[in-house]
This record gives sequence, C-alpha cells and structure tokens, in this order.
Amino acid sequence: MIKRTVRKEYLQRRMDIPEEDLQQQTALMAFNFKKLSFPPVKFLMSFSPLLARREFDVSVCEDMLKQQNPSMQTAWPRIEEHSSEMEASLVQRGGLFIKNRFNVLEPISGHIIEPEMLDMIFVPLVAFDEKGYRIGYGKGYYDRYLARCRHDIIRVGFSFFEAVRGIEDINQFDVPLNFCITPYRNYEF
Ligand SMILES: Nc1nc2c(c(=O)[nH]1)N(C=O)[C@@H](CNc1ccc(C(=O)N[C@@H](CCC(=O)O)C(=O)O)cc1)CN2
Ligand SMILES: Nc1ncnc2c1ncn2[C@@H]1O[C@H](COP(=O)(O)OP(=O)(O)OP(=O)(O)O)[C@@H](O)[C@H]1O
Repeated sequence: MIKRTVRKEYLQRRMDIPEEDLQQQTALMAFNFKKLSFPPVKFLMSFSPLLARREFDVSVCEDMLKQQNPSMQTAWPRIEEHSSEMEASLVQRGGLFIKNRFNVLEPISGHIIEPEMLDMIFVPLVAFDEKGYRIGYGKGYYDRYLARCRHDIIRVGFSFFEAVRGIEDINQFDVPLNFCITPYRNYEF
C-alpha cells in the first residue's frame, strides 16, 4: 500500500475506536513502554497530543522516563512560520503553551536546543510498517527534523494498531523508528 492510502485508512480507524477502548489501550501501551529499558536519557523531545485526532497521550510515558532519569529535561516541538522546519524548545514545569495553526499546543517560552542534544524522541504517527517506517500527516516535519538529529537518537513511536505489512513509497528521507509500542506488543527494529 502507498502512504496516502494507509494514512487515510488509519486516520479513520483511529477515529472509530470507542472512547472506553481508547483508555484501556492507552493503559496497555504505557504498561508495555515500562517493560523497555533504555540507556540514560538527558534530553527527551516529547509532543503534545492532538487528542481530538486520537493521538496517543504520551504524558504517562514521559513521567515514567522522568522517574528513571530524574535529571532528564523535556523539549517540545515548535514549528516554524514559513517553512516545514521545527525546533525543540526546552520548557520548565509551568511553562506556557499556545495552540499553533495545526491546533497543537506548543511552547511560547523556553529556549531552543540543538537537535544533536536529544537522546530520545517520541514521534507522532498515523501508521508504521514492519521495518519501522512511519507515516505522519504528510508534511514531513519529523523526517526533516530527524535528519538533523544524532544517528543514535532513540526514536519511539506509539500506535493503537499493529504494523502494516510494508509501505511501498518509502523514500530516502524516511527515517525508521527504533521502537514502536502498541497495546499488544513492543516492536524493536
Ligand atoms: N501532536 C503532534 N504534534 C506535532 C506533530 C504531530 O503530528 N502531532 N507534527 C508532525 O508533523 C508537527 C506539526 N505538524 C502537523 C502537521 C499537520 C497536522 C494536521 O492536522 N494536518 C491536517 C491538515 C491540516 C492543514 O493542512 O491545515 C490533516 O492531516 O488532515 C498536524 C500537525 C509538530 N507537532
Ligand atoms: N529531510 C528532508 N528534506 C527535504 N524534504 C523532505 C525531507 N523529509 C521529508 N521531506 C518531504 O516532505 C514531504 C512529506 O513527507 P512524508 O509523506 O514522508 O511525511 P510524513 O512522514 O507523513 O509526515 P511527518 O514527518 O510530518 O509526520 C515529502 O514530499 C518529502 O519528500
């Protein structure tokens, strides 16, 4: 299947999940995330989920990582006005967030850190395949950003659904995940 077809199908499947199942699956995914062990994480880039579009709520997983890495600092993506670039903005507790043009909450204060600083990144996705390639909303923000990160950054995705068999139109810009957490299992690529 090609990205466009998979994107459409999985966005719809996500919207069709009943609310009570969503909560249960979120709990299972947090439980699965907890089973993984990672090297020390000093800087994490998380994301503010678009709950209306049924993105996975990463906050519990952020808290788990913070417990394991008490000095960890968390950054959130801030998109640029006139390009398809984004930056990691480091925010302290109580920092202010405001909705951007895609309705995503992003920090208005905080300072931008270099992508090379990040040890781990939670990557939003619509679907992923058996090799760890992911599909987002199709704007390429994450592929552009991941190209600027260290090669050993740990890329973690979360999906309510299992991997699709294979995405046909993968290109040289697509950066695969290292892990994808689903309610049923953890994938490691
Ligand atoms: N929670 C979250 N934060 C994120 C992303 C994301 O996918 N999820 N991004 C990942 O890139 C970046 C923001 N980019 C986004 C790009 C498109 C849409 C989106 O909803 N697109 C609509 C079309 C909207 C339009 O064109 O006006 C769509 O797909 O229907 C959302 C975020 C950075 N932050
Ligand atoms: N590193 C890059 N440099 C230049 N263009 C890029 C880069 N990465 C992706 N693109 C372009 O961005 C567009 C969107 O890519 P793609 O369809 O893979 O997005 P996506 O992975 O679904 O979205 P996202 O990364 O925002 O979640 C494509 O036209 C792709 O060629």
